[in-house]
Amino acid sequence: MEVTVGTAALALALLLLPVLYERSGSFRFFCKMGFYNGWILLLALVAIPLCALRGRDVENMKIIRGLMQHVKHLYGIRMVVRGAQHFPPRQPYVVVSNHQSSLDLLGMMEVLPDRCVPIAKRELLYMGAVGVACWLGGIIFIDRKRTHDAISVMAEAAHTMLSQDVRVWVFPEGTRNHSGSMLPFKRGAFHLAVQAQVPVVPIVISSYQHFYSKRERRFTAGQCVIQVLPPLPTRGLGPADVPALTERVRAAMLEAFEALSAELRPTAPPPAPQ
Ligand SMILES: CCCCCCCCCCCCCC(=O)SCCNC(=O)CCNC(=O)[C@H](O)C(C)(C)COP(=O)(O)OP(=O)(O)OC[C@H]1O[C@@H](n2cnc3c(N)ncnc32)[C@H](O)[C@@H]1OP(=O)(O)O
Ligand SMILES: CCCCCCCC/C=C\CCCCCCCC(=O)OC[C@@H](O)COP(=O)(O)O
Repeated sequence: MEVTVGTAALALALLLLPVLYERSGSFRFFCKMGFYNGWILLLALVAIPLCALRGRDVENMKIIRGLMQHVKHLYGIRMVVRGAQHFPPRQPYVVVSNHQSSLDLLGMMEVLPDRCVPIAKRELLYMGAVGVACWLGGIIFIDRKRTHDAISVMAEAAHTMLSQDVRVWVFPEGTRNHSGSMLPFKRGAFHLAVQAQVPVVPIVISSYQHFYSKRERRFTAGQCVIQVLPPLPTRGLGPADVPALTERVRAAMLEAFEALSAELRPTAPPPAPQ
C-alpha cells in the first residue's frame, strides 16, 4: 500500500514537472544551469579516456574543444566570431578575455586556438571528472589565495610558452563578473606576456544580458559575438610598462564591449497603437 502511494506521488510529481517548467522562469533557469553542469560533467567522463591516451598534454585541448562545441546548440545560442584574422598564426601569445559567467566556456571553445590552455583557479581541480579532464588538457592551475605561488606558476608558464610553443588564455578580471561591465584587470596576464616577450591578444565576449541573467534567473536563446581585437606587441617592454599595458588593453576591450552591447541590445518594441 505504502509503495503504491509513494509511486503515485512520484508519478504526479513527474507529471507536474513539465507544467512547472512551462510556467516558472526560475525553475527553467535552474533546470538549464543544472543540465549545463551535468552535461559538462558527462562530457568530461567521455574526454578522460580519450585524453588519457596521451597523458597530460596541451594537444588534449583539441579533444575538449571538440566535445564542447555542440553545447551552444542545445541552448539556442548563436555565436558569431569577428576578427579571427587577428590571431598571430605561428607563435605563442597571451589571450585575455572578459569573464561574465561559466557560459564563457562556450565562447572560449568557439575560438580557442590550437595549443592554447586557460589559467584556472585551483578549485576546479576538485570538481571530480571535470578537474581530471582539465588536468589532462594541460590547464594551468593557480591558488588565488597565495599570490606568491600564483606568480611563480605564471613565471613557469612564461618558460613553458616559449620552450613548448604554448599559448595561454587568462581572464584578467580574476573572477566571474555578472555586472554587465568589466572589473579592474589584475596584472598577471600582462606580466606573463612581458616576461615571455609575446603579444597580448584581447578577446571580447559580448554581454549576455539580453538572453541570460543569473540575478533575474533568465536564460533564453540568444546571440553572442566574440570579437578578437588586434594583438599588442610586448617586445622591448619591461615590468615597469605592465601597468600602462594593462590599462591600454582594458580600455580597448571596454570600448569594444560597449559597442557590442549597444549593437546587440534588443530594440524597444514599437509603441502600442492608441
Ligand atoms: C569536457 C570537459 C570540459 C571542462 C571545461 C574546461 C575549461 C575550463 C576553463 C576554466 C576557466 C576558469 C577561469 C578561472 O578560473 S578565472 C580565475 C583564475 N584566474 C585568474 O585569477 C587570472 C587573473 N589573475 C591574475 O593575473 C593575478 O594577478 C594573479 C592570480 C597572478 C595574482 O593575483 P592576486 O590577487 O593574488 O594578486 P595581484 O593581482 O594583486 O598581484 C599582486 C602583485 O603582483 C604582481 N604580479 C602579478 N602577476 C605577476 C607576475 N606573473 N610576475 C610578477 N608580478 C606579478 C601584480 O602586478 C601586483 O603588483 P602591483 O602591480 O600591485 O605592484
Ligand atoms: C567529487 C566532487 C564532484 C563535484 C562535481 C561538480 C560538478 C561540476 C560540473 C561541471 C562544472 C562545469 C563548469 C566548469 C567550468 C567553470 C569555469 C568557471 O567559470 O570558473 C569560474 C572561475 O573562472 C572564476 O571563479 P569565481 O567566479 O571566482 O568563483
